[in-house]
Amino acid sequence: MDKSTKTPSKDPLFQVYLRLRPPIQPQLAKQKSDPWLIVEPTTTPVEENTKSFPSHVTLQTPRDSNRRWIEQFSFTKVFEEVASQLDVFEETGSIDILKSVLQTGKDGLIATLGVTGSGKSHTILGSESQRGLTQMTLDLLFTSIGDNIRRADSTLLSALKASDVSEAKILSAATFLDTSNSDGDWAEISNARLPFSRAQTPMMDSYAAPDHPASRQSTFPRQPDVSSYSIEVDPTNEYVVLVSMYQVYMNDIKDLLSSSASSNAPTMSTRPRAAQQQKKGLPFKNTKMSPDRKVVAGLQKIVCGSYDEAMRVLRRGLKERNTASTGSNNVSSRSHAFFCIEVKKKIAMRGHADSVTPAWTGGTLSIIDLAGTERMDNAKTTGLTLAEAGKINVSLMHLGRCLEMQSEGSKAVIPFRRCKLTELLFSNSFPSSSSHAATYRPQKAVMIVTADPSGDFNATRHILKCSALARDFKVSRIASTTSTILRTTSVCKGANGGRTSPQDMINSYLTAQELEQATNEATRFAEKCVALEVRLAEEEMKRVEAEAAAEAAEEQLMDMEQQVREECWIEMEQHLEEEKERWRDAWEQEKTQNEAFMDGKLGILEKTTQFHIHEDAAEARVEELERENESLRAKLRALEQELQTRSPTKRSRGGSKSPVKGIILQETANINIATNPFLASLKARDSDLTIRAKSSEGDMHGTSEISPRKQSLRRSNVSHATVEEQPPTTVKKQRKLTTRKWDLGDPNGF
Ligand SMILES: Nc1ncnc2c1ncn2[C@@H]1O[C@H](COP(=O)(O)OP(=O)(O)OP(=O)(O)O)[C@@H](O)[C@H]1O
Repeated sequence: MDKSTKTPSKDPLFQVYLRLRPPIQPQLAKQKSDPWLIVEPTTTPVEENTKSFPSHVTLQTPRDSNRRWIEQFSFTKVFEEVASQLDVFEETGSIDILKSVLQTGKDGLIATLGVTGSGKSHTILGSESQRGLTQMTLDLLFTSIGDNIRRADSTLLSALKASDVSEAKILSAATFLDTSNSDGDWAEISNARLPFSRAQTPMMDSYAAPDHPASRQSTFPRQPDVSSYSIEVDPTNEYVVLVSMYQVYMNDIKDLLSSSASSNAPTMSTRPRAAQQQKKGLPFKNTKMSPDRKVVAGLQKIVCGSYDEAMRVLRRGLKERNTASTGSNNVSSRSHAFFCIEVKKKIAMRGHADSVTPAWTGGTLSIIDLAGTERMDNAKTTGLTLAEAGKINVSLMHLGRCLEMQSEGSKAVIPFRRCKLTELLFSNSFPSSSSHAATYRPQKAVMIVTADPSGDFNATRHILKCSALARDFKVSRIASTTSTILRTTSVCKGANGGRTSPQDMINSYLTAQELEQATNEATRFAEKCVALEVRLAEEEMKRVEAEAAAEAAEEQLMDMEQQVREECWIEMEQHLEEEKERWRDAWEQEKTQNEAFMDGKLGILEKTTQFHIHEDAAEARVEELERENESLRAKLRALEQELQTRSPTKRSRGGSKSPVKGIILQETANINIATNPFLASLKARDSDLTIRAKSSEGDMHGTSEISPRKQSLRRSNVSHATVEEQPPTTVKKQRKLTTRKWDLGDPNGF
């Protein structure tokens, strides 16, 4: 019974290697008589003095009684427990990848994937005595470049900055290490339990030695030795090595070097992890100078001139990485860490006006230590660590799905845009469709899957199932129980001396028949059971996948919702703007109409007012009245003169008694006619007098020239005239005024 067979893809995006972890306590492992992960011996003949590595492993259910379910997984190569760090370095094609980076500028990627505690960090970063892939790669790189390495100076830094496609901040290693050491608390740093200083596998054996610039003596492990390897470089060219590091933590990209460089920041051990979570992630995108390839923009890159400098930078960055103690691993990685080694060489670039400018270009080798999958119940985590584990598991599930699909064939669309991790790992694996990308070559990628054969069966099976290049699934036939029983019975009989009665034989025959039936039944049930178990496992996997798909769909839905909301918002704003515009136009129109209407009204009013002004001609009237006054004054003067000539002794008394004279004196005291109401009334009275005079004249000459207004005035002034002619009270008042006038007045005028 064969099921779920997966054939290997001809050209997978990732070459997948399996590395098995040796048991931490071998004596305990020996007691385990029931291995469930078996490495199939290699069938291809190997040449003498060459190492052979198998490519298949078989996984069978761990319980003896049910050992019927067998799965076979194929990988590019399988490294058994005894494989060394150097074996992994040599046989995973790491040297070839570095060669492509160095010679052709093609990007490379080496990553580890596995259950927590299965040896990912050990493979990438090594142990106290053994170097990992990162150290061996850096050593080989610097050895190969040799004297062609260009040391950092200000000219180089500005040239590198100008030609960097990822908008990076570039520093020399000396500046970076000096700055990050400037907090001066060496004792604290060196004595701190560093994030990479795992209980059993610290990366280097001399953490206590401070990496102060003054102490330049190398204290890093030198084994395994890679000096026998070398990559050919262009001897006429100069090379620059830039190291950058970042982690994907809670689905965000965080620079591991910028915080330590910006330095007086507390070390990882003292900084609250929740606070770090707040830091904004860096973008992974195409930039202006990199239209064909996505890059993490804004990283801090350090120019390293030697292996030791690069190691110091690496150590600084590792301090910033998020780790935590879980139920599965004392110092478990809580983030996916990316170590990027960029090699640049100088090339002549034809710029504007045919000027040739030197620029630095090259490729990047990314070495990635992924966080491990873990079962929540095994991990015994809570709070933030539990949330981290959730994010890790989701991102690894997406990665598993992508790897699974790459082995399903070229037609499958790999859903790598579902999370940051898969985007980072897969984005640059495909040929670019951009028109600028004529020279762009997709990266070379290697995935090293680590597994602990004495660890968790289900978790390991899941990882193998996702990552294997091919899978074969079958249920094996079980041995006949009847034959076993009969064999046992005959053995017992042999022990009784070999004598058998006919009844015994019949009984034996019946028993055998019954037993055979029972056994057949049992076998049938057992097979059914196995089939059900297999189905259950398949369903379980489907459930996990469905959950992942549901989660991805939910995220997609949220994105879509967000997009729809934004579109609606933009549309609404447009409508609002249009409506505002419409209202503004209507308002303007109405305003113009109103103004025109008001102008018209004002025009009419103005015309009317002008008519009245013209009709009444107030000023002209005043002038006319003044003239009349003048003539009256003249008459008065004449009368006074006449009085003076008539009786000089009575002049003073008689003069003051004259009501006319009193009025004239009063008028003289209040010279300002316009502002003085009394004078105004006097004028009115004068005018009345004038009117009367005129009327008397009019009586003589007719009244046809007097306007209706003047006529009304005349009517109203009849009473005034009566008052003026009413002595004696009015006369008394006038007398007072007359006296004052005489004190102040001009004898020649009024
Ligand atoms: N090949 C190996 N040889 C010797 N020891 C190993 C090997 N692989 C792993 N180990 C040991 O197993 C322990 C766990 O390994 P490691 O920390 O590398 O696991 P991990 O997969 O990175 O875990 P996590 O995902 O939690 O970070 C280490 O202490 C290490 O010493």
